Amino acid sequence: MDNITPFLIGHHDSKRNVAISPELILSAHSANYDMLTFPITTPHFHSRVLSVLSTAFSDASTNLNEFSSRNAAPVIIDPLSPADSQLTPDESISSIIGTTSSWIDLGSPDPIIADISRQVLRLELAYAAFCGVTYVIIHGPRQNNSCDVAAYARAVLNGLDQGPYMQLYIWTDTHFDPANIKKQVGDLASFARREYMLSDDSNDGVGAVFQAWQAWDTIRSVCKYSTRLNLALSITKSLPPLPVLSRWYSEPIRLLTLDGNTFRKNPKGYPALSTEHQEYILKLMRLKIQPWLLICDATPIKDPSHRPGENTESNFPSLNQATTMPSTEGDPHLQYIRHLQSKRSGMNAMDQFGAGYQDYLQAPLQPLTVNLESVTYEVFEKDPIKYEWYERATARALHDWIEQGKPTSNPDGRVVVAVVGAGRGPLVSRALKAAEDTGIDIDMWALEKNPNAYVLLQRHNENKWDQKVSLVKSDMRTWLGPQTSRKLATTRKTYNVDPDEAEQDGSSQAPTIPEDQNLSASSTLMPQNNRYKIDILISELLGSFADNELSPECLDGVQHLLNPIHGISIPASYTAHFTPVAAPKLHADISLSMINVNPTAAEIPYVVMLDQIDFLSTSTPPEPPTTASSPTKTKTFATLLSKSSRQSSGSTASNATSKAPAIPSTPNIRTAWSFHHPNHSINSPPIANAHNTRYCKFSFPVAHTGTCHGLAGYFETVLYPGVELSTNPLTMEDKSAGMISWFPIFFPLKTPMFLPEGGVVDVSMWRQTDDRRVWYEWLVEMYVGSSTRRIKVGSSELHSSEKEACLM
Ligand SMILES: C[S@@+](CC[C@H](N)C(=O)[O-])C[C@H]1O[C@@H](n2cnc3c(N)ncnc32)[C@H](O)[C@@H]1O
Repeated sequence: MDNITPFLIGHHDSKRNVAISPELILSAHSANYDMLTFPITTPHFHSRVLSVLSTAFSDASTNLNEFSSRNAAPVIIDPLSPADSQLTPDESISSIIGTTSSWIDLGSPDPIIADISRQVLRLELAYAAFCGVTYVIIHGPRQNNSCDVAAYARAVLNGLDQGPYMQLYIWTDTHFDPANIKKQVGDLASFARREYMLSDDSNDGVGAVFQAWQAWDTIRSVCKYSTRLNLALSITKSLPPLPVLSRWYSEPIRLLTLDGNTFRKNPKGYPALSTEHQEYILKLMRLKIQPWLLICDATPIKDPSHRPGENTESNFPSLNQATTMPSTEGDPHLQYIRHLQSKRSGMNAMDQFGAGYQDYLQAPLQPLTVNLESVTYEVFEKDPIKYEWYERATARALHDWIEQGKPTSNPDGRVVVAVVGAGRGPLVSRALKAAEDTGIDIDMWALEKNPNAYVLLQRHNENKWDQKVSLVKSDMRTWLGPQTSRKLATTRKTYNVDPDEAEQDGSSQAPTIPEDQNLSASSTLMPQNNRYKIDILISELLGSFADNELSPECLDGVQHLLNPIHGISIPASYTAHFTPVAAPKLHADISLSMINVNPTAAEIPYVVMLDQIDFLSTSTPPEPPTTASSPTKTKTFATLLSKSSRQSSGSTASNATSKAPAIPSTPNIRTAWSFHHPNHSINSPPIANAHNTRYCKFSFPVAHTGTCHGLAGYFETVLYPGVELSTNPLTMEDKSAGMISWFPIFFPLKTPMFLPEGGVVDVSMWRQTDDRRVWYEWLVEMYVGSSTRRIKVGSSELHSSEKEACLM
């Protein structure tokens, strides 16, 4: 197994009522916990607040009507006294996560309750910050329709100001489930006056599974995606449907909490988790920022102030308690989680290659205008698939060339192969290998414009390639083509056919080429000024969105050197693909930090190894027949689900269960446009570039409510018929599983767009050029209603990367 970070596990006891001390911390550590939670205030403070509230409600002099305007604050909670908190700024502080009071209700519809709750939160956060507590948990908004989530969010925004270094965790369940509601004594929510409550406070089934996420979405939007506001996600006993789990995956989960009752008992009576729980937790524990785990209200930590023999509840449990207590030393819940840690599987090639790069935004390479460093080439060259597939494509092209009896451009009968943009030469080595394996003589050329890489090409030619390669240092668009100093034969020795063999066959020409084509081929291909054409032109100029590194423009500029009748380009074609995604982390990175360095940061496409994203438009494939035994698409999708590309399912709240639905749905990824080479409809080299503009518009149905932060882009390429590469999550496994060279591309939205359930997102996309530069433009619009009557409910502005256009 590879080296993966150990889990950091904390202990939470919602009724912790022992003094905080270095001994308590030691006791937690010796129980093998890394940290523990501690309430910021005491029951004394709780009683004090309750009595202020009761006085306010009973005191006729309090003008409660003032509250109906929701502006006044006549009920004041006095600052904390020593009896109100056990915290003190000492060495214990760094080992605890502070918890604010669970009995406040920041989103209460009753203005007095909401106001008192805000004051409590402010006092608690301010004191915790003063003591040096870095991490604080705030209980999430109540999951009922009366809850004023906007007011809750506003209070949290205020809370962020209480401690500039403090990280706040909003503690929320994955979904609303009445079974998870815990009644508590002295809960301020229970004192809310009836006139402020909605008559129907209940949740309906379907929308409710996204209600907790929707509340979180409001909170972080109000708090402007603050990086100090994160999630403590409670993994409940019943798991929500896959779309909900997939949505949470995209969010900044820093704490995963597991209640004692989330665990089942295994046959030996020890706590264990269902397979679905294990899988989801292990998936979250592989996030780039590994969340901490909190085991809540399971096994208490030994109270260091109790001496053995003393008559305490833990020393003398009731009979009932005794039956549920572990028979061995140690906390069995913790032992189970430590055991789960050892079940983590190793990383696959892509995980290893991308480790640390998840969701890290990078400017796309511009190899045309910028000369790449050797390490960049070195990274490409680690790909276990790309070069293998190029070799396969070249071998097939060579084989077909000979089999179809095509005339070669070099009159000596060798097939002329040129790698344009050869870099440090890996495709040259592969082409030579393909020729050797197929037993076909080739005339090998390699061109590169990067003068530094060219040094290595010369060295390889000497040491590795036996001087078999003709090297050219040039931009491919200004190259005049292969040339020889030898006098070229005027009679063509074609088709790579050994003349002796041909004579024995009774033919000197392969029969498959029609006569007229042969004639024209012979005249067009006759060398001029000792220059001749290329038969197979190999290039790798593709970017994450296929054409974004200007492969079309470069190949158009060299196409005139290609054998005009039979010339083959590897790649033969490529397509760009995209889909709308939720990517809160990427939005936060762009809008909070990158924009400060580059004002156009929200209008640039980025290369990024997408990980914490959620596909917003998905559909469920029809259920496969149960008898099918061959690997079906569904199987591929299911495989994808377990990898970094996540899918969702169409199930509803009614089947919220610990069993994940069997058929995951797949993202709707649409093909934006394509390019083909050679392109016989253009003059080469072309004088203008208008033929390389593109436009497309697609509608994406949205099954579940969500927030769109941008578009995820991918590409597919046909190197040679039957040999394809793909980064498209729908086809990558089938076409080029294990390929690591390209991360996807991300087109951001300046302002996130809320997508209502059942709506349709229209995305328009352009590839633009002014004959000197190339850039992209994109626009996202949101519609609801039926196909006959669409109502527009939102639109992004037109985004354009023109200011950061790629120079041709
Ligand atoms: C993505 S790298 C691929 C390098 C190498 N073929 C490989 O697969 O590892 C593209 C290479 O093409 C070169 N290149 C890009 N545009 C070019 C042009 N117009 N003329 C010549 N070389 C070009 C770059 O310098 C770079 O070395």
